[in-house]
Amino acid sequence: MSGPTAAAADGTAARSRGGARPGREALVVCDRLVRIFTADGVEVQALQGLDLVVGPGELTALVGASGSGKSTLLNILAGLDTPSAGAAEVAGFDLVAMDAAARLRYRREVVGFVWQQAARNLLPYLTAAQNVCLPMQLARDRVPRRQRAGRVRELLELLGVGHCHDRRPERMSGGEQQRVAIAVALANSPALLLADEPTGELDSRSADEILAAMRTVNEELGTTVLIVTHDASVASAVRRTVAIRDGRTSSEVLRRAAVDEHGTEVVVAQEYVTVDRAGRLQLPAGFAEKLAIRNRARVALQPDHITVHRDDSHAG
Ligand SMILES: Nc1ncnc2c1ncn2[C@@H]1O[C@H](COP(=O)(O)OP(=O)(O)OP(=O)(O)O)[C@@H](O)[C@H]1O
Repeated sequence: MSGPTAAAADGTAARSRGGARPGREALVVCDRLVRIFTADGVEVQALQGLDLVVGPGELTALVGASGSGKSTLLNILAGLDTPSAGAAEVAGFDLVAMDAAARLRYRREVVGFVWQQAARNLLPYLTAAQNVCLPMQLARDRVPRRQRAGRVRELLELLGVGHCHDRRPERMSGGEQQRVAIAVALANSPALLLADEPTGELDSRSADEILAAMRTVNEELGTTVLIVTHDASVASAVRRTVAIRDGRTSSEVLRRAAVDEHGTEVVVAQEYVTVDRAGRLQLPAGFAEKLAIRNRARVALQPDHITVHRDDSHAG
């Protein structure tokens, strides 16, 4: 396939993979994604059958230990790398099968990327405005020429860096550089914004500003945002946090606002585990450790839930 299919455009491809919730088609569908690297004759399975579905308009954090496969996943979703096996689809683009022309279009128009190193996101000899305009020039017909200057201004204002319009990166703080980088990533109105540790090099105040900027983008432009982070404050401030363990999605936390018995607004967090097509699930590491569950667990089906107990078959 060289671009979005008709089936994917009306959501049937995503639906047939069992991903999207009714009335809300998936934007990102990863199905049993595998990525194997070979270095010096040694194979590393960075992704080992990863499943992930993200709906349009979601703001999601991806967390996990170092080496768990987060950057590998992001590089595949960015169209910079291809999986060894499995399926990955974003906005109807088949990331496994797309040809070079579709890949270029995908990277220019469908996905935006913000890296951890501020310096990697911006060209040092261009001003903020020129940096933001560059992707529009490269995509040619995406934003008409006469609308570009206005769009540059709007994006810089939206991200709170309108004052950096004529400045080169060397005259901006790290936080300002990252907010300009988000504007660059948004230049061609991508459906999906990916950020790999965007707050990794920043102090906590600048990190909060970046998170606020991501939220603004998500709420005001409706862009779907996926952030890889080690920063617990970022992970706990978004509605959905997905944990990756050993190259698979293992568990996730969903947060929603609720009103408690005193009428106070509170955030309720609920933990979920991923269940793959074969019915496999990983217990959250903390749960299994706390109850010393290893190798085998005793399960029982209840009318509306399943219980999981430590294996006590040796006792007595
Ligand atoms: N190009 C590569 N060649 C060989 N091995 C690789 C390559 N890229 C990643 N890996 C390996 O794949 C595994 C997953 O790496 P990845 O960078 O995706 O992890 P991560 O979760 O992003 O880690 P971190 O949080 O440290 O950035 C690691 O074992 C890593 O060493």
